[in-house]
Amino acid sequence: MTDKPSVALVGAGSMGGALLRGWLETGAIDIAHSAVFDPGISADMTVLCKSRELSLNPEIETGYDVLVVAVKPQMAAKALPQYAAIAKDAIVVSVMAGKSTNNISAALGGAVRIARAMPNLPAAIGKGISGLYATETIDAAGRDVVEHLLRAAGKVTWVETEEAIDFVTAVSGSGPAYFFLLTETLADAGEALGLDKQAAAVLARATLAGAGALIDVETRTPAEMRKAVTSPGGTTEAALNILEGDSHALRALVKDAVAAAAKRAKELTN
Ligand SMILES: NC(=O)C1=CN([C@@H]2O[C@H](COP(=O)(O)OP(=O)(O)OC[C@H]3O[C@@H](n4cnc5c(N)ncnc54)[C@H](OP(=O)(O)O)[C@@H]3O)[C@@H](O)[C@H]2O)C=CC1
Ligand SMILES: O=C(O)[C@@H]1CCC=N1
Repeated sequence: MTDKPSVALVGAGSMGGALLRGWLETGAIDIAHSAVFDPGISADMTVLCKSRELSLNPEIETGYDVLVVAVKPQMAAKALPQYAAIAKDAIVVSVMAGKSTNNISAALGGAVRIARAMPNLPAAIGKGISGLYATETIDAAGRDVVEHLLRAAGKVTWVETEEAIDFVTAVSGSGPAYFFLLTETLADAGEALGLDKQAAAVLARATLAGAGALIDVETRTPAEMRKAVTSPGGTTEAALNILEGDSHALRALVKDAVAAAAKRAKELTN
C-alpha cells in the first residue's frame, strides 16, 4: 500500500458522503484505485464521484486496502454479504452504530481485520470527532490507516474497549442532534416572547455557531465559560435556575437521554 489507501466505500449517504468529501478535499485516498458502492446514490454524490473520476458501483472485486461500511445498521445483514470478497483482504472500518465486530465479521463472510469508527456529522466540514476502536487483529500500521481516514473528517480519539464505541455514539455521534434540538427550542422560545419567527431562528442559530466556534479555541472549561456569561443576579442566572433548578433538571435529562442512546446502540448490535 502507498501512503494513500485505496478505499471501497459502501453507502454514500449522510455519513458516508461526509467522509468521502473529506477524503477528496484532503487528498487522503488513492482515488484511481478507490470506488463507491451505493445502488441508490444521490445525484449530488454522483456528480462528485464523476467530477473526481472516482469509480461508482463497479463490479465487486478484491484489491482495496480498506472497506468502509456506512450503511444503516438495520441494512447490514442484507447489504453486507455481497461485499465479502472485498473484506477478505481489506481492513474493514464500520461507522455503523451498534453493530459489533463479531456481527460485522459474520455479515462479511468471516472478515478478520475489523475496526469501528464513530464519527459525527460535522465531519462534513472536517470538524467532526471520531471515536476509534480496532480489534487485536489490526496491527499498528493498520491502525494508522484507520486513523488517517478518520482524521480527514476532524479529530480522533481511540477507545480501549468495543463497548466504549457505544458510549462515544451516545455522546458525540448523536450529540450534534442534541445541540440542534436546543437551537430549535431556543428559537421557538424567542418567538414565544414576541420576536419575529425569522429573527428568532437567526439569533438561535448564530448563537450555537458562535458558542461552538468560541469553545473550539478556548482553553477554559465549559463550566468556566458558562460562568463568564452569567452575571450574578443577572438574566442568565435567572434562566439557568430554570434549566438546572434544585433538581438539576437539565443534567438529569441529558444523562437519561445519553443512556437511552447507548442502550439503543446495544440493541442494534444484532
Ligand atoms: N448520520 C450521522 O450523523 C451518523 C451516522 N453514523 C452511521 O453511519 C451509517 C449511515 O448513516 P447515514 O449516512 O445517516 O444513513 P443514510 O441512509 O444517509 O446512508 C446510507 C446509505 O447506504 C445506502 N445503501 C443501502 N443499501 C446499500 C447497499 N446494499 N450497498 C451500498 N449502499 C447501500 C443507502 O441507500 P438508500 O438510501 O437507497 O437505501 C444510503 O445512501 C449508519 O450506520 C449510522 O449509524 C455514524 C455517525 C453519525
Ligand atoms: O442516530 C443514529 O443511529 C446515528 C448514529 C449516530 C448518529 N446517527
